[in-house]
Amino acid sequence: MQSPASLSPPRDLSSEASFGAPADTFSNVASLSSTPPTTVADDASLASDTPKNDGIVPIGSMDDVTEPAIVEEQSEVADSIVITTATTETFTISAESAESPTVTRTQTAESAHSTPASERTRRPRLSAPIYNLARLAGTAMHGKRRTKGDEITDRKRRTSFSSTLDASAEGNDGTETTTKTTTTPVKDTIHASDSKFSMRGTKSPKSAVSKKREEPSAKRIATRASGLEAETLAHKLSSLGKRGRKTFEKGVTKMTRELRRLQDTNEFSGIDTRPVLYTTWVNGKYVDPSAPEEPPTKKVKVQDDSAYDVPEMEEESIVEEPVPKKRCVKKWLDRGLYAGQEAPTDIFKGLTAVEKKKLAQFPELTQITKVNKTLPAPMFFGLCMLMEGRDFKLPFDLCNPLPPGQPKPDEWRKMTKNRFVGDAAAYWKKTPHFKDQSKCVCTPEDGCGETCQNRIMLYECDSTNCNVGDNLCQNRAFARLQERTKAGGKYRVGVEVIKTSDRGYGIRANRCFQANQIIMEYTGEIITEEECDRRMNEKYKDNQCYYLMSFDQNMIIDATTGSIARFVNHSCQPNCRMVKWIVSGQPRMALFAGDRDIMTSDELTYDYNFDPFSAKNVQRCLCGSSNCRGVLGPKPKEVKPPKPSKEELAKLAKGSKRKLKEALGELEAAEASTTKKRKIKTPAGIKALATGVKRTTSLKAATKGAAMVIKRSVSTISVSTKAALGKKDKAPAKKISKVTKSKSVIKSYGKTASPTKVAKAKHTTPKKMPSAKASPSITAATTENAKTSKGKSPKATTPTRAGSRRNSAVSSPSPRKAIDLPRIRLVNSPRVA
Ligand SMILES: C[S@@+](CC[C@H](N)C(=O)[O-])C[C@H]1O[C@@H](n2cnc3c(N)ncnc32)[C@H](O)[C@@H]1O
Repeated sequence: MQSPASLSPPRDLSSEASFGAPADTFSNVASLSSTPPTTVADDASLASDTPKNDGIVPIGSMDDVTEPAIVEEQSEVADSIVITTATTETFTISAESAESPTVTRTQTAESAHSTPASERTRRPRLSAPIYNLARLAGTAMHGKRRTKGDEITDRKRRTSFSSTLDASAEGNDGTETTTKTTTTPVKDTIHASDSKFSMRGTKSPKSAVSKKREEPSAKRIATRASGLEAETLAHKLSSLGKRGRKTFEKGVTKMTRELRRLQDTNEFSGIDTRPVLYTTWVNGKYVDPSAPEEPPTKKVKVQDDSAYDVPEMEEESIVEEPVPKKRCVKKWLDRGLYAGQEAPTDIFKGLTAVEKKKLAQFPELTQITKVNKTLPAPMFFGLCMLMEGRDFKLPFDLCNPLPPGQPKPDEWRKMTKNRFVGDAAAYWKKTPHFKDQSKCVCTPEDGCGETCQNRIMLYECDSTNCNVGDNLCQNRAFARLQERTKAGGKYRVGVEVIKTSDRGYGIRANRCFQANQIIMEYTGEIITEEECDRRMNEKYKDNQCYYLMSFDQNMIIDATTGSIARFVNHSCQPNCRMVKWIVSGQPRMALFAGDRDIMTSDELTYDYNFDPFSAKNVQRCLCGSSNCRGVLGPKPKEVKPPKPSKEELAKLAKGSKRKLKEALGELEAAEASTTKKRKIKTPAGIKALATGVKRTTSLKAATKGAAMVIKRSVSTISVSTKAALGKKDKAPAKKISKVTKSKSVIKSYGKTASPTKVAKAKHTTPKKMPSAKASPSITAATTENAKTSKGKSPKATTPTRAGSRRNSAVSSPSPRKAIDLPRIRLVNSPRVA
């Protein structure tokens, strides 16, 4: 009897059967199957008459097997035939085993040892795998074993409990077996256990065998020869359930040797030896290989590789060396390509009839007669483009700034807006013409052109005094300048500092400017005369150059901290003019282009009108123009303009008091020009000097008591020669001279402690009505010892702020040299008060 303890739990048994079997278990099984032998040993094995199941250990009693366990094991059977086999083996208990009640495969082997040695070593029985593997391998039809007397029925029978047990009972000669034959088929057992598993569809081995028996024995044909598609192992596996597959795979691991044999076959490996059909798809379309070839298109010809074979080879052979990148230097043109070209007298010349007809429709184009100096646009070829109405691009850059690295002036603090310092603001507000406002009466057609009263009186139009509006008004130069330079950039600014060879620093244009166009504003600190005096004596006493310009209302612009305009040099044939305007009630000074257009790279100059009230203060001019006066002196006398008629005066009186006053001032200046006698008086002090303007003529006499005359003065004061400051013994210290001159008031600053002279001059130049084109007259008091042009004294070098001095080879009767004395330049324009 088998002790219950000998029965391991079904699962354990099952597990043990599955994993504890020797590795050759399946080999043996396979040999029992119809797998063709591949070795001699197998042949011998196959030749043995002893059926494989002879070696099966006698089955033990199944009485003790609890029904649930059986059912469970049968459930496994339903899932996997391999499990069935294991279960069968599990419950195969030999007689010896009964005596030594241990139910393991090991003991089964021991039992085998107890059998006669002649007996073949019993191997564990496996039923279902044999069958399945044979079929799965596609070799079930080979049937070699059958030809050698192997009984298929036996093998098939082993797939059930009954058959297995029966076979064990029958075949077990040497062992006593307590066998309880389980006659109930697996299928029935499962049904009895009310298991969810269904054996429906599973072929009963018995029925299969009987079916085979019923079938007429057909001639066996090799699988390959028959042309039937061998079922692959994978195919078989795929037909199993999930659990079955798992279990089967476990079993497969035990069947390594047999599987190795099977792996030799293509069927097992899943290699499909059928020819593979390849299809060709081009651009998403199926290409029928049987279809006739289409004639080659041009594209195909282009893609012919042969044409590019050589270049490709060459490319490969070329070793690319890193080429050092050349720095792209931007090339600037100095002048416009078409600048300066004269417009043709006959603009229709050379045009076709059609073009002439078309051009006639554009009268504005036919009136091109001016020389194109400013805009370098193509004039004549551009005509066609203009007629066509096409836009065109200029073929070069208009801006030509200097390369970086230019010498820059030091000790210059830039300031782009005027700033009232000290009492200057309050002083300015007290002046009568601060409240004086002009109002233009222009029409939109006029656009505040030449006839605009504001323009004539040097008032800039704005929203408060313009009758036209911002869009059409052309008298807003300062506003336009601000718009232009606000964004910055060299072109918008348009000017830059240069270092001249003989005149210190200067200013050049790096772009073109149209005639009368505003270029830049002269800005600085607006100071009173007292402040100017204090600075000269204290702050600038060691300076080589002063940048002081008489401005308005006896005030002075100190451009020591100021705009770049302070570097503009003098020329006797200037291309610019410095003009003072009233903008929003404030006086402002700006440099405007002259009557000629200014080209890129031109140096900007204006006439200082530097009037050396004393021949001793003359400084040599180095402007180099053809009409150079030789010295930084005043302009030559101008022709006296006719007196304004009463009607004109009345008309001006309607405009504003200021206009009238200025007109009268002009008149008085014209009258005063007749008196050319220069008087030099000693001023009371430097304040009197800075004031610089003394009413010398009765305005009543000139204008029948209408108004006083104010000489609007614009003065630049440049005091140089630091050395002069140290030679007090030679130079009269702080000499102030007042010279009465026919042209303007001249002030002279010396370095002596007490001023001695104040040069005073009357305006001799009959002042025309102020206009944007009017440049201020310039008078100057220069160094006392400056040599006149007639003198034979050697060149005197005046040191500049930058350390270089210009030759001052101006002959002078004075023994003093220009280097010893400061220079004072006053740029004066008539001023009405
Ligand atoms: C207001 S500064 C102009 C800037 C000055 N060149 C500088 O380097 O600062 C005026 C001085 O420039 C020099 N200068 C200007 N124009 C000149 C000219 N045409 N000939 C000789 N010297 C001139 C004179 O020394 C003059 O006193």
